[in-house]
Amino acid sequence: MTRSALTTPPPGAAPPEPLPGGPAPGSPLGPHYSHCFGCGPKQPTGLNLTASTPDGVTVTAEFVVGGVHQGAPGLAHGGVLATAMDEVIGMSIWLLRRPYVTGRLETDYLRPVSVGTTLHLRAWCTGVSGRKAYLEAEGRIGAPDGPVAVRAAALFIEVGMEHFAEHGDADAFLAEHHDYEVNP
Ligand SMILES: CCCCCCCCCCCCCC(=O)SCCNC(=O)CCNC(=O)[C@H](O)C(C)(C)COP(=O)(O)OP(=O)(O)OC[C@H]1O[C@@H](n2cnc3c(N)ncnc32)[C@H](O)[C@@H]1OP(=O)(O)O
Repeated sequence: MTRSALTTPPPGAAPPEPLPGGPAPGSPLGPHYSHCFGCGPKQPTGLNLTASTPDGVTVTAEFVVGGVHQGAPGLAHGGVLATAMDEVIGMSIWLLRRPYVTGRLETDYLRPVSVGTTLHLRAWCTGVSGRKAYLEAEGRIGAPDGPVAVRAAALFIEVGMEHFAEHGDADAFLAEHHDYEVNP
């Protein structure tokens, strides 16, 4: 991955350990929000990603590339693939146990992805420093150890609940996540 300095953790920013109270290894990670374009089950035009964590620090998901995701005929649109990367990385908020938003997303496209492909996605955090979380992801064709088609590196920024209350609809999120701890 040709990540930039902006998505490279500074010296001393260690990857997080599984946090107390976080999802146990093997757990599914539910959607952020039922209408989320990336993971919402009530979003018929979305990617409908369902994620899990094999180990409490990594996120995995599968993305089946359909006809609605085309750019060139028969091939996935690069922006859709970037969205899938953003979403699987964004699922890490359940592991970090704090609200984050994408500040920067860098994407490398290594292979074309044909319609009908199942892309096996994986994301992990490379370091946390203050409000900044540094994360990476990859998408592999056909199997968890298949050829890498897409790589991404991201800088996520921790925000308070007021970010969503002021700019969006925090109540809609809290209505679906009654047990969400604002300050775990
Ligand atoms: C209620 C709901 C709860 C949970 C729901 C979870 C849903 C999750 C869904 C996930 C869905 C999938 C994901 C999605 O779709 S998330 C949706 C897409 N992302 C956004 O909408 C984010 C829009 N941006 C912002 O709101 C603000 O810019 C943020 C909050 C990010 C920072 O503005 P804020 O005023 O707060 O802080 P700051 O400006 O002092 O910056 C702080 C530090 O960060 C550094 N920096 C910032 N940006 C960049 C950058 N681009 N490159 C490099 N560095 C950057 C900055 O230099 C500074 O560093 P330093 O000077 O301290 O060293």
